[in-house]
Amino acid sequence: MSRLILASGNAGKLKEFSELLQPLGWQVEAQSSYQVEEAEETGLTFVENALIKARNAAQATGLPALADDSGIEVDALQGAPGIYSARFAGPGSSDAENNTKLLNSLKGLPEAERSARYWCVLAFLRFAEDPTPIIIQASWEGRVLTEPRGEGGFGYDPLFWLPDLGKTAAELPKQEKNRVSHRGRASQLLVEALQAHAPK
Ligand SMILES: O=P(O)(O)OP(=O)(O)OP(=O)(O)OC[C@H]1O[C@@H](n2cnc3c(O)ncnc32)[C@H](O)[C@@H]1O
Ligand SMILES: [Mg+2]
Repeated sequence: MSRLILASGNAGKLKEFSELLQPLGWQVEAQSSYQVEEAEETGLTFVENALIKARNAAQATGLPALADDSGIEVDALQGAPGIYSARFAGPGSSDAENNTKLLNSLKGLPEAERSARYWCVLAFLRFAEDPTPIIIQASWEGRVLTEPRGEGGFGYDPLFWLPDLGKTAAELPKQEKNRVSHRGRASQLLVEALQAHAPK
């Protein structure tokens, strides 16, 4: 069975990927199982950071690696926190601290001006020096709510309102989030790309 290293230390992502990558029929393992040290995310784009993380894991393990660099882009904040979503409230900040900072940054802003989207960029490398990585980018439109709702998901999900569904991402059953989310869509496209590239 093909092995794939998931170059992420985010428990929420790892849980989602364990379902999303099932169609591959590969053995998917977190980089922590191989004592891979987390890479520094020094890029200025999601793509660069995803490549840095995937390359770091492929280098350390000698195995194919997949990284996800993702975040929330808020129009009223000119796209912030964007690639800095995980460290919005400072290095090592918790989801709760980041959510509080986001709410404070948008205090008093009317609903019409609270548009936002999640981005997910996936980078798949067959080996560390792979010159033709598979790169996928997908987004998910929503609004930033004025107070948290729901217990599911992770990160900004309790504030991420889906007008068409009448729920936050944290109120969606996990299968439904996986079907429609930025990560869900990106993973579907990745599976298709890997199946198309598979040796016949
Ligand atoms: O880099 P890795 O180790 O994968 O873990 P991370 O949490 O640092 O991940 P990122 O650098 O990609 O930062 C993404 C942040 O964007 C947020 N985010 C991404 N996808 C999300 C989702 O589906 N739901 C809620 N928040 C999400 C969340 O706060 C993440 O910490
Ligand atoms: Mg990170």
